[in-house]
Amino acid sequence: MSVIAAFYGGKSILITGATGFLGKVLMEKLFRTSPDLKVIYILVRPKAGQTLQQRVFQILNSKLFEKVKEVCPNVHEKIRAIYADLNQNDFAISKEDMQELLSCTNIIFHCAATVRFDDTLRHAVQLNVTATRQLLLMASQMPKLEAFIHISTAYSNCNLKHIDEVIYPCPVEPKKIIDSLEWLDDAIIEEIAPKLIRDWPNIYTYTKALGEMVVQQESRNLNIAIIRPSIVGATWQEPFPGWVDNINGPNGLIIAAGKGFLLAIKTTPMAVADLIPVDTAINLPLAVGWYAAVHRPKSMLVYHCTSGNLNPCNWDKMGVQVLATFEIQIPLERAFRRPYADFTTSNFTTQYWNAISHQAPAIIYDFYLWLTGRKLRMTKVMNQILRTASMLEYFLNRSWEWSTYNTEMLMSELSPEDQRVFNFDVRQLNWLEYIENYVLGVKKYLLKEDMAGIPEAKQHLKRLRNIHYLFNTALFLIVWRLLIARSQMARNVWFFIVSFCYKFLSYFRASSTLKV
Ligand SMILES: CCCCCCCCCCCCCCCCCCCCCCCC(=O)SCCNC(=O)CCNC(=O)[C@H](O)C(C)(C)COP(=O)(O)OP(=O)(O)OC[C@H]1O[C@@H](n2cnc3c(N)ncnc32)[C@H](O)[C@@H]1OP(=O)(O)O
Ligand SMILES: NC(=O)C1=CN([C@@H]2O[C@H](COP(=O)(O)OP(=O)(O)OC[C@H]3O[C@@H](n4cnc5c(N)ncnc54)[C@H](OP(=O)(O)O)[C@@H]3O)[C@@H](O)[C@H]2O)C=CC1
Repeated sequence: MSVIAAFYGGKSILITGATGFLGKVLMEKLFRTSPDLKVIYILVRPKAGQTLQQRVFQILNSKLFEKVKEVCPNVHEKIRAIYADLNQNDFAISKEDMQELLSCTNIIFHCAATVRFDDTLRHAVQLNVTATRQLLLMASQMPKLEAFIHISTAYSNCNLKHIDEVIYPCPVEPKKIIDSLEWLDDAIIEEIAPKLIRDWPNIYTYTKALGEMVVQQESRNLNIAIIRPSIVGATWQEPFPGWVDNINGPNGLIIAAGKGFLLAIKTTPMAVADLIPVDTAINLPLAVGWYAAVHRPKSMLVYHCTSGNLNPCNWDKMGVQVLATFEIQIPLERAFRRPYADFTTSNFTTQYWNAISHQAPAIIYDFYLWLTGRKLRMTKVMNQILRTASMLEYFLNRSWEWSTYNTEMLMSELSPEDQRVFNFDVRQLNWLEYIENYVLGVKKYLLKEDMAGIPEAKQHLKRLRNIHYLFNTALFLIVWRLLIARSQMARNVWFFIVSFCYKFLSYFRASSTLKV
C-alpha cells in the first residue's frame, strides 16, 4: 500500500491552476491514486464563453480522466469548482466560499501562473507575485493546513549557471515592485521593465523569481515547499504515455518542425535539453506534500525537478529523434514541406535560413494563395513561429547545472511502493522511447489527427520530396542557362562537362560492344 496515497485519503485539497497543463495531471493523479480523498477545491475563472461547470465537465470528460472515472466513479462530487480570478482582490471569491476554503483546506498546491514570456510586467507581477502573496495570506488563516506546495520553475534563476536548491534574493524587493505598480502607469512600467529584469531573459522567469522571494518572506509559520520543474513535456507513463494538450515549451516547435514550417533554429546541439515529463513533474510535488506535512522539515525546502544532471539528453539527440519519428513512423497530415532540421549557432546562418527557407517560401505560398483567390496566411504563421523560436533561443543555447540533493534525499525516504507509484526518478527514462511517444502524443492529443490518416500523410511526404527534387532541378537549370548566356567561363565549363560525358559514353559503348 502506498503511504503517500493513503496520506491524501480523507483530505481537502486546494489547487490553483487546475485547468492548466500541470494542474490537470496533478488532479488526475490525486483522484486515481487516492479516490477516497475528501474534496479537491479548484479556483477557476470562466473562460472562452465557458462557465466553471462547463470547464470542469470538459476536463472530467477528456481522455486524460478516463481511468479516473473507473477508479473513482463519483469524481464529479469530489471536485468543487470555486469561482476565482487571481487578478482580483481576494481573488473575487465569495464570502461563503472563502469561509469554506479557510476552514477546510488541508493541503495547497499553487500552480496558477502566467507562463507567457512576453506578458506585461503588471500582469505577470499580479499573477506570479501578488497572487502568491495573497494565497499565502489565506493559507495563514487556515487552521487545518498541513502543507503549502508552491510550483516555481527551474529557470527562476536562469541568470546563474549553477543553481542550488535555495532561494536567491532578487535585486529589487518584490514588495517595492508591487507597491510601485500601484501608482505607475502602464507606459512607464513597460519602459522600466527591461531595467528591472536585468539579466533575466524574460518577464516570466523574473516574476517567478520574485514569487519565490515572496514565498520566503511571507512564509510565517507555514509548512511550505517549493518545486522547480525544468521544461515540462508530455507524460512519460501515466495515465498513458505521450499526453499533452498545449503548445507551450517544446510542443509548438515540434509541430512547426513536423509540418515542415521550421527547417532551422539557432540551437547549440550539445546543450542539455532539460525536459521533464509532466507526470514526473507532478509526482514530486505529491511526494513533497506528504513529506512536508508528515516530517515537517525545520526550514522551507526547495526541490529541483530536472533531468540534466541525472539523465542528460542534448538538443541534437532530441532533434534527430523527433525528426526520425516524423519521417519514418508518424508524419503529420498536410505538411507544408518535408521535416528537416538544421541546428546552427551562428547569427548569420540563422538570418540566412530565416530569409531563404522560412520567409521566402511563405511569401511564395501566399502569392499562390492570392493567385487562386484564397486568404493569405502563411507569412503570418511563419512570422509567429519565428517569433516563438527567437524567444526560446535563450534556452536552446545554454546549459545549467541544478543540484538535486533534496530531491534525491526525498527519493531515498520513500518506500519501494511509493517510489513506484510516485516515481520521479528520471534516471529510468529512456529518451528515445519517450520522444517517440511524445511526438505521437502531439499528433493524437494535441493536433487530434487520426492514426488512420498515416498512409496518406506518408504519400504526401513522398509527393513533397518529388516536388522538392523537381523544383531544385528546375532552379538549377534556369540559373545555369542564364549563366551560360552571360559568361564565357560558364560556357567553357559546360562544353568541358558535355564533351567529358560524351567521351565517357562512347568509351562505355565501345567496351560493351567488344565484350559481345
Ligand atoms: C529545425 C527545427 C527545430 C525543431 C527540430 C525538432 C524539434 C527539436 C526538439 C524539440 C524542440 C524543443 C524546443 C524547446 C523549447 C525550449 C523551451 C524552454 C522554455 C523554458 C522556460 C521555462 C519553462 C517554464 O517554466 S513554463 C513554460 C514555458 N512557457 C512557454 O513555453 C510560453 C512561451 N510562449 C509565449 O510566451 C508566447 O506564446 C510567445 C511569446 C512565444 C508567442 O506569442 P504570440 O502572441 O506570438 O502567440 P500566441 O498568442 O501565444 O499563440 C499563437 C497561436 O497559438 C495559440 N495558442 C497559444 N497558446 C496555446 C495553448 N496553450 N494551447 C493551444 N493553442 C495555443 C493561440 O491561440 C494562437 O493561435 P491563433 O489561431 O493565432 O489565435
Ligand atoms: N509548463 C512548463 O513547462 C512549466 C511550468 N512551470 C510552472 O508550473 C505551473 C503551471 O504551469 P502550466 O500548467 O504549464 O501553465 P498553464 O498556462 O497551462 O496553466 C496556468 C493555470 O493558471 C491559471 N490562471 C492563470 N491566470 C489566472 C487567473 N487570473 N485566475 C485564475 N487562474 C488563472 C490558468 O487558468 P485558465 O485555464 O483559466 O487560464 C491555468 O489553470 C506554473 O506555475 C509554471 O510557472 C514550471 C516549469 C515548466
